[in-house]
Amino acid sequence: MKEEEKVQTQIERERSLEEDNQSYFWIKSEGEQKISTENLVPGNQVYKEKLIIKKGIEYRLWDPFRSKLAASIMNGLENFPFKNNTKVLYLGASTGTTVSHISDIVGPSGLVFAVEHASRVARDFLDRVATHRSNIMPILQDARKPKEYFSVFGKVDVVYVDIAQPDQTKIAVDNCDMFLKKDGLFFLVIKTRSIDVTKAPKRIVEEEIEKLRERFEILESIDLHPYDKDHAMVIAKYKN
Ligand SMILES: C[S@@+](CC[C@H](N)C(=O)[O-])C[C@H]1O[C@@H](n2cnc3c(N)ncnc32)[C@H](O)[C@@H]1O
Repeated sequence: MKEEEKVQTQIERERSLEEDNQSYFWIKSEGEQKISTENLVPGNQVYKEKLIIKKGIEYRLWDPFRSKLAASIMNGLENFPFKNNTKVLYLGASTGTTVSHISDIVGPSGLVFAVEHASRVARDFLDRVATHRSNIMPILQDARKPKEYFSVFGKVDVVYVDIAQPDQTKIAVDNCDMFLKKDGLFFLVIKTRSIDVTKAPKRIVEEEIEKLRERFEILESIDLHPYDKDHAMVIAKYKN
């Protein structure tokens, strides 16, 4: 393809992405509709996910059994604020499965500040994910100490929290207070067994939601079954 044609194709693709506000893609694979993101680093796999090339573009299948954000989409998530250019603060990056797909979506002009405190996990995340993707800013820190994330600048559009700690709702709110812009969206993964094994999971989710009501407008609460047992995703809008 000539250089001029390549540029034209790129412009047309960007325009159609903008019009559709499309940030993840449905792809038929093995007879089923699955979700995928366009690979920001073609040829690079993060967790042995399947790569599919369609019309010269490479997509990475996004496994809902490995990512709770993908599980939320499969279970009907309505609010999806991640798109080209979005700035995200992500707590609990782990080895980067979900972060890598968000990195695909926000693209080269977006940014993911990814916080992880376990150094062994963080090393793996750096080697396999962050070093290949310039839109990820890894932060090896405890999410309880947001004042010590020296590389985060300005406010972010989305705060995503998946740290599976009993006090994670408080940690999450403290992070939102420091970094989330007004009307920004907040994604909270609730692992009910990490909070209290003796209570019914539904009740725990309700209690965690109650803690948010004063400062957030609750938009959705999604049960992640069958992809994750006893997990819910709560999506809320920051009112402050
Ligand atoms: C359930 S895993 C996250 C999975 C990841 N979000 C994904 O979808 O690929 C939880 C992660 O949170 C990290 N974590 C737990 N407490 C933390 C804290 N206080 N600060 C930063 N990270 C923490 C753990 O080390 C672990 O890697």
